[in-house]
Order: sequence, then structure tokens, then C-alpha cells
Amino acid sequence: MSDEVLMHLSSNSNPSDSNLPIKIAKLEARMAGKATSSTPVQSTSSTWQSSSSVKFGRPEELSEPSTSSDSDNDNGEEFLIQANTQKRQRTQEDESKACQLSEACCCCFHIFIFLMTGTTDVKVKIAETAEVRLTTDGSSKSKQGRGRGRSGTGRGVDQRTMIHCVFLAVQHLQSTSSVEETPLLRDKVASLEEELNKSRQESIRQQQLCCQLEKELKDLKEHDRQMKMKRIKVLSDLLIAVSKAERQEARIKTQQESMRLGNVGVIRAGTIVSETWEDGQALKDINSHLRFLLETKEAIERHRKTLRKRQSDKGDGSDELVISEEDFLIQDEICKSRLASIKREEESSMRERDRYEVEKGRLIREMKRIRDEDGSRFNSFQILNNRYALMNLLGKGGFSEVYKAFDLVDYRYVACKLHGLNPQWSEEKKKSYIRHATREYDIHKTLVHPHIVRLWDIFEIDHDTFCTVLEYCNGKDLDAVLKATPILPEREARIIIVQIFQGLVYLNKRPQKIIHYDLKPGNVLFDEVGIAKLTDFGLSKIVEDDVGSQGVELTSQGAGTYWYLPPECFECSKTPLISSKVDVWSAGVILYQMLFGKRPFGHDQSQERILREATIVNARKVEFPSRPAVSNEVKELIRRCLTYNQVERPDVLTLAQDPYLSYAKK
Ligand SMILES: Nc1ncnc2c1ncn2[C@@H]1O[C@H](COP(=O)(O)OP(=O)(O)OP(=O)(O)O)[C@@H](O)[C@H]1O
Repeated sequence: MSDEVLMHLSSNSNPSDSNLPIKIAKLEARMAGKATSSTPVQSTSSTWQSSSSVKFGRPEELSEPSTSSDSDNDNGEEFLIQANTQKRQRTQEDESKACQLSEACCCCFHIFIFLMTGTTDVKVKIAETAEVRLTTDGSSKSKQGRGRGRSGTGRGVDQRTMIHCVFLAVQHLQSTSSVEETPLLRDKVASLEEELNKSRQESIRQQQLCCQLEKELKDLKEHDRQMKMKRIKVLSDLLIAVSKAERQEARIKTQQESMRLGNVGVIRAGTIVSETWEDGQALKDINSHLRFLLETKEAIERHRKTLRKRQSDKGDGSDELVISEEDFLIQDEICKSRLASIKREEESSMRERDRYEVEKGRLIREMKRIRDEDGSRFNSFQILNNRYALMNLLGKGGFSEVYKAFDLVDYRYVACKLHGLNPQWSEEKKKSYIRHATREYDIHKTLVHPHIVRLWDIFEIDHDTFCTVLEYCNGKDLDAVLKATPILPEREARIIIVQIFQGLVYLNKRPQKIIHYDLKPGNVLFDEVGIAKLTDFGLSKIVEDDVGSQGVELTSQGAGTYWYLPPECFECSKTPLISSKVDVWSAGVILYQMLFGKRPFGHDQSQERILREATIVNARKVEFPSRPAVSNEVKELIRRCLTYNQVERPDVLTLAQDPYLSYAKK
């Protein structure tokens, strides 16, 4: 089939051809015996358009076209119109068929070219041809579509049209392929088949390779898993060995220390058994030496008295033991010198005894720790959550045990805080505890700052126990530091309070400010290089934005450690409103304690007595001891922190501006 033919068919079949009505009109006129020249195109068109409203005669009359040429005859005209209309319908049907055929041919041609050349724009043409057909013949397709209950202009028609075109094209190809085309096509098919075979083989090869790789991957994963298990085993064995050695060393040391410093003894009084402390040899020795010095001192004082008496009696001559003035002076000087020497010895022994007392305190804490460790259900080096290898107990709090542990995933030491719910507790109490701990976790997990202990993880161990995983702080806590050395040099105290305030500033610059509420030396930890970090957010309060400067309601009144809490926390008449100024007061107490070795208010009082005697409620003014001498700047800072009236006391951000807390060069 030539292009020309196709073009011809295509152009003839185009229903949008504007000359078509004229051609039809001419044809109709000729058939009706009318001169084409005398019939305006427009009038023919309007007659055709109004044909539906025309009254028709009998059907047999309709089939008999009139031969009359009289254009003025109405009946004849009616028949003429009917005949023309029927003809036009037939012509339209013919045109439509021609159109379809033309499109099919067009499609066939494009598909044929595509098959022969593989040119993609021809493929596009096929699609376009189908598309044109769809749009030009849209109404009839639409009707067909509706007849089948589907949208006539949808994709389905498009595809159906395409398939139809391809079908026609193939039919056409089958019918029109010339003898010369067949070998060409056969070659093409053969080469395509060859390619297909090759592709199939390649696909099989790739599949085999894929299987092989999958197997290798599986083996590698298994190997990796085994290696990981081995690594964990080796690592945990090592950790256990180290922990065991540390435990043994700690127990041996404690035994030796307790010989020197003392031990816990048991006293029975009837059926009541109580524990008491018995000093060790070193303390006994130092105490007896101090007693000896005291006795010596008293003896010397007695001797001096006698000398004075003998010297004063010399006038009456009654006593033979009267001494001369010079002898008296010499003897007295000997006594004074001896007393001074005893005093020095006494002071040194007292210092030594204080040191022993500190060591004794440490020993008692260590003994308690060992006892807690021995009694703990987590003391057998368990691996928690397949990740945290427990080592030794660091300490025990009110409701928790803190273990040093090793994180087998991130390869670092951590502190695992095991929160145990007492099985005897009521469900209500358990719920309250979990709520409290969850709150602490929710607050703490968002805090990322060098002066705040990080909270890494939380997980449940069993129904009554869960664990929080904290950054491990290798150093002591400030409480232990102050027990070992109750007074710190001002320089050391300053750098600690600066770090505490840096942590507090961070808590107060967040979108949701946080009041720590439980700042005390035990909640300031040190890492191995001595960086101070705040911990324990169990009593913390979140300050919502809308509370403004008034503060938040203190709903947990009674909690906390009273030495470190400001007067507003003891307000009884109404629910106190608190703010970050609570932490400012606590920081002031800590700073005072570091400098003077005691707390400014109620140092020797128990918690219960502080409450009963309203010690803090009456803590209106802070007094400074004369020794050790400290700078006026630090005294002023403490005064500001311990401002009695909450309204007048500066908040964290204001106080952090104090020049004493800045190391920037002026
Ligand atoms: N992140 C940590 N790194 C190292 N030691 C820690 C860490 N957290 C706590 N400890 C130590 O574990 C011990 C117990 O801590 P915990 O917070 O349970 O006790 P507490 O604060 O004395 O008690 P409570 O929480 O009931 O007030 C303390 O000696 C503390 O120094």
C-alpha cells in the first residue's frame, strides 16, 4: 500500500473536512435533479438541520424517491428531503467506515514501519493515530461505552482502539506482505529469537549468581553473628574477671581497713539485737595517745601550780622545798615549753584522728555498698537487654540500685540505675512510682549538656523492675568529696559552682524551663577529668510558658532535702508558687558548704527537726564564720543566692551574670 493511497483515504475519511457538507449537498442535489449552482450551501445545510422536524409520509413512499423535478411541489420536496437525509446517513456511515479503515490502514502502515525499522517516532504515530480516531469519533465511542456501562472516553477505549489497530495492522501485514518481505521478517524474527535465548541464558546465569550471593550473604551474616557472640563472650568474660578482681580487692581492703578503723558489732539486749560501731586499732591508738597527752598536760599544769606555791611560800621560811626565783622561772619555762609541745602533738593527733574519721566514714559507706551488693539480685554479672553487662554496684539510693555496666553495643561504660518496685506496695503506690520515674525520664532524656548527666536508655526488666541507663561518671559525687575533705579551697569551690550554674542556665534557656528542685552535693557527679554534672531529675518541675514570672505550683511539698530548700518551699498557708529561684538558693547552700565545711542553716539538725523547728522558715540572714577566710565577692554571691524573700532573690539567668561566675578577662 502506498503512502498516497493512505493519504487519500485518510483525507477522505476525515469527518472534520469542511468541504464534506458541500460535497454531500452537491451529490444530493444531483440525485434530486437540481442544479448545484442554484442551491446555496447554507440553505441546504439548514434544510438538513431541520429534517428532524419535517413530517414524513407513508414508509412505502419513503422508499420511492420522487422523480419530479418541480422544486415548488411541497410533497415532492418532502420526499426529496427524506431521501436526502437517508442518503446522508448512509454516506455518513460509509464515511465512518472509510475513516476506520483509513485509520486502521494508517496504523498498519506505522506498525509495519515500526516492525521493519523499530523507529520509536513511528510507534508514537501509531498511538497518535489511535488517539485522533478516539477524539474525532468520540461521540459514537461514548455511546458504545455507555452501552457497556463504562465511560466512553476512558483509557479502556484508547487501549481497545490500539489493540484493534494492531489487530488490523497484523491482518493487513498477513494479507499484504510481499514475498520479498517474508525472508526479511524471518531474519528479524530469528535474530530476535536468538537475542531472546541469550537473554534467557543471561537471566538464568544472573539468577544463579543471585542465589550464590544470597547464600554468601547468609553465611557472612551467620559468621558475623557468631563473631559477635564470641566478641561479647570474650568481652563479658573479661569484664567479669575485672569485676571479680575489683570485688575481691574491695573486700580485702575493707577487711584491712576495718582492722585499722573499726567494724560493725552486734549488741544484744534481751531479744533486741542492734548494731554498733567498734573502733579499730588505729583509732584506738590515736584516742589513747590523745588521752595520754591530756593526762600529761594535766600533770604539768599541776606541777606548775605546785611550783608557784613553793615560790610564793619562800617568805615565811617554814617550807624546806622553797625554790629560788630563778629556779622557779626556769622550771616554769620548762613546763610552758612542754605544754606547747603537747599542744602541737595534740593538734597533730586531732588532725590524724579527723583523717581517720573521714576514712572511717568512707569505710562505713564501702561496707554498706558491699553489703548491698551481696544482697542484690543483680550481682551475678547479668547482661541486661542483651546489651548492658552489669559489673559492680556503685551505690544504693532510696528505691534504686546503681550498677557500673558496659554497653556491648556502643562499647562504653554506663551507669545502670535499677528501679525496683517493692512487691509489697499497693498497685496505687507502684503506679505513682512509675509515673514519677517516667516523668523523670521524659524530662531527663531531652537534656544534652556537658554539665548534665546524659540519659541514654530506659527499658523494663520485669513487672516490678525497670532500668535507666545513664552516662557513667567515673569520679565521686560532691557529697563524697565533701565527706573526704569538708572544706575546699575557694578556687576549687568557685569552678564547681560555675559549672553548676552553667547547667542551670541551660535548664532555663530551653523552650520549657526546668526547675531541678533537688540540687544537693549528692546530685552533683564528677567524670574522670573532674567535670561536674547535674543528675537526678526525679523531683524536677517543668515551667510552662504561660505561668510567666509567678512560678509553678509546688505539688510535691515535703519532698527534697530540707537543708538545701528555700523558705518558700515550707509555706504552709497556701500551695507555694516556685521558680528557678529554688535552684539559686540550693546552689548558694552548696557553695557555702564547700567553703566552710557546713551548711548555713540547720547543719546539725535532722530533717524532722528542721521541719519541727521551722529552721529554714526562720533563715532570714546568712552568717559567715571568720575562718577560713574567703573573698568578699564570694560572700556577696552567697548573700544574693540566700536572699530570704523569693521576689527579691535573683533568678538563675540573672544570677549567672554575676562577675564571680565569669572567667572572661575584663
Ligand atoms: N551516672 C552515674 N555514674 C556514676 N555513679 C552514679 C551515677 N548515678 C548515680 N551514681 C552513684 O550511685 C549511687 C546511688 O545513686 P542514686 O541516685 O540511686 O542515689 P541517691 O541519689 O543517693 O538516692 P535517691 O535517688 O534515692 O535520692 C550514688 O553513690 C551515686 O554517686
